[in-house]
Amino acid sequence: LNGTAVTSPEANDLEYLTPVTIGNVTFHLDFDTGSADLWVYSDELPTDEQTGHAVYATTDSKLLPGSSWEILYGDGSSAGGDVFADTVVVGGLTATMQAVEAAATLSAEFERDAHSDGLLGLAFSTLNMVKPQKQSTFFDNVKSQLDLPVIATSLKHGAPGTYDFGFIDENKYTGPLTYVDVDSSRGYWTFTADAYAFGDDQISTSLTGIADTGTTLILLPSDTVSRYYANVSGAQDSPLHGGYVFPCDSKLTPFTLVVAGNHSVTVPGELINYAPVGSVSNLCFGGIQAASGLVDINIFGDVFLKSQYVVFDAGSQGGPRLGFANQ
Ligand SMILES: CCNC(=O)c1c(-c2ccccc2)csc1NC(=O)CNCCc1c[nH]c2ccccc12
Repeated sequence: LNGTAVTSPEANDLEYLTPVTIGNVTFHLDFDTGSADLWVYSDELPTDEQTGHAVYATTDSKLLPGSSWEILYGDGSSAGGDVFADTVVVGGLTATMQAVEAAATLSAEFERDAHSDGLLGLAFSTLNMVKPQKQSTFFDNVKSQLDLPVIATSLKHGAPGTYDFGFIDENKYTGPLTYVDVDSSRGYWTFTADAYAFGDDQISTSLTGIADTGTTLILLPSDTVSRYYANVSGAQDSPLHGGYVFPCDSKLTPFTLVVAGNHSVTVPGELINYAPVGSVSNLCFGGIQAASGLVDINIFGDVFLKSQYVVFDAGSQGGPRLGFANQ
């Protein structure tokens, strides 16, 4: 049995929300290949933080006794609470004993996020934050039902896309799928590009990062990012806006990763113009930004993934790997 779920972008493609039925309630969750916890807004949150969200009714649910969870994301946001076992359905696929992490506390970033009802982690289960015992992701729980142990993402700019579970849909991409090995030792979908380029400016340094549907932008080392925006006239690193901004009519250079020897994965310049910074100025915020000091990995987030049909292959032919094709 395979499945497909439709995912819809919030304003400015900030995140993509996908309907998930837990028990008999439908939640709109942010599918996140950069984390491994399925957590939802719950009745254990302060009432004002529940407003406007689908809420998990913990009083009617089967508690996992003695279990709790706490996640701190690199951007400083956090969430935590206790854990239940429930039936979770995504795109027609059912996990009967899925660990559902009920949020009892949420940081300000999540409280401000008026549309998401939580996250569904699709990284490796080694990254799960439940204690005393790590729990399996939805993907791990349904993997045995699937024809292939794969998730294939088709995220789009300003339009609905899909998460395919168990199969690769030839109708969703053009040209060949190029595969690159994944190092899952840190729990992420980590891969290494042999080189990269900003337009015709070839940089023959390798670049290691994670394919992360839960992060909006492309986050790279600050010297790399300043080199990219050196090509964009009028670009500046603005503390006021929290990163690089430029005139909205700028022509942005494409960002290319060279993977598997000689295959180019290119993000067109248009997708690197993330969004206007506000209604009055003609400044736009860049889709490539510097990762804050803490992070020691590069993050190929939605801005990168939007240009590709991406196959997250957990091991259909050996080790984990990522497949890229133009869409
Ligand atoms: C900006 C969000 N991304 C990260 O913090 C992150 C980092 C990371 C680490 C240090 C500094 C910056 C980023 C490494 S892997 C990684 N990826 C994830 O953690 C993926 N999950 C993000 C979930 C998430 C965090 N804040 C949100 C706000 C709205 C919707 C979703 C979220």
